[in-house]
Amino acid sequence: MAIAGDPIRMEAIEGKGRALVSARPLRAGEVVLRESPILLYSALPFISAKKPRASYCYHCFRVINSQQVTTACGASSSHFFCSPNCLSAAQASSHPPWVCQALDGLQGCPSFHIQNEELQIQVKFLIAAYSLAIRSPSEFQILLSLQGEACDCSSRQEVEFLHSVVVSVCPNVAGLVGSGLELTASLLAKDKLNAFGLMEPFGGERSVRAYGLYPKASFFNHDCLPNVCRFDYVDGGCGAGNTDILIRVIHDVPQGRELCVSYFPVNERYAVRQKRLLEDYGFSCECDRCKVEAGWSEDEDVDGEMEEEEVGDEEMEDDDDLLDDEQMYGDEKGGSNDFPHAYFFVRYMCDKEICGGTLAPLPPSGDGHSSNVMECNVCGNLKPDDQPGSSSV
Ligand SMILES: C[S@@+](CC[C@H](N)C(=O)[O-])C[C@H]1O[C@@H](n2cnc3c(N)ncnc32)[C@H](O)[C@@H]1O
Repeated sequence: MAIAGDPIRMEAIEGKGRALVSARPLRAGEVVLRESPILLYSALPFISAKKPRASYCYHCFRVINSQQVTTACGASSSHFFCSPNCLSAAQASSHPPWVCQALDGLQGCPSFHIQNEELQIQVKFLIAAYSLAIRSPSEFQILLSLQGEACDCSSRQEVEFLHSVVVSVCPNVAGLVGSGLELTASLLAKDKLNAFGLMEPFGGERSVRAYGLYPKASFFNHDCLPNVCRFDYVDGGCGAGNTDILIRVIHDVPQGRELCVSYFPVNERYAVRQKRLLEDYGFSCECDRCKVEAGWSEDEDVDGEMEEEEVGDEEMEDDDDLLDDEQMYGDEKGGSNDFPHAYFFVRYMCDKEICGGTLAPLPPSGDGHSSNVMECNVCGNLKPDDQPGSSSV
């Protein structure tokens, strides 16, 4: 039987801020949220040292194949669209003439390209955010209501640089009420804490095609053993909705339980997870898994120091940062003490090499029957569930 009623509600949880909680028992595979972004921007830098990936439509972010006829927004513009519909939708929303000119201006500005790729992408975010402020003040207010304050930005120097770049290529931003360094810093913090990466189809490496800000999905807190995970299907279907994010339940969840995603691949080591959560999200994780793994000596270097490697969704992980088989699945002596961690890895982690994705069952059928097919949220691999019917942790 299909289950009626809103599956999630928001609550405040001490030490975590706003959180999303199951409003009723949830079934494995259920989609608890499907949401369109209020803001979307390309994850491709203007100039990159890496081999260029595929070309994308500047509006819907679908791949443009080499035989496809494309439409540009101007004779000399470097922004291509997969159809006249996408071009006109973009010009009426995220890509008005001043945004096009600003991006083209940056494309041809050599002094800007010497800065790192991350800064180039942050400029794209800021232009998209200020464009939202001009086009839709109400949605801009929603963006401002998300977690993240100016003080959450790690480098004041970078904020000053990014602000000066944006103001120089977007003269109308300087005239916006309330705009200034503080607003730019606050926007960057909101992006850092809340943006979801829309993933490239998996081709041996995890990489992000575009970033999106999704207001409700932004309320999911982190847990190192998540009970929900995100899916996106950017190249799927036709028409609008391909940049929606879907949040699916990994295993059955009782009513009143906090619903958490993992902010990065679940097979990161304890020390790397803690470092990343503190540096990028400003908190120390005290989830059940971290409490267990805090006692593991393998997570420290020989000299007891935390590992240095910074990891990102778009980068391959260093092998040393990832858990090895024994750590994930347990050894003969102590593995069972770490339940349900080992169980989670066996059942819900994609076994494709390097993928690091999480598996969730396909949505239950219309008559409420759970699916016995698991889907990976990174590589899209489908595999039969080895233990259909036993879907709780
Ligand atoms: C995407 S937001 C999640 C929603 C946020 N709690 C809010 O009130 O809007 C990310 C922020 O939530 C908080 N957060 C997420 N997971 C947490 C956790 N497990 N423990 C403590 N704080 C957490 C951190 O402040 C983090 O920077």
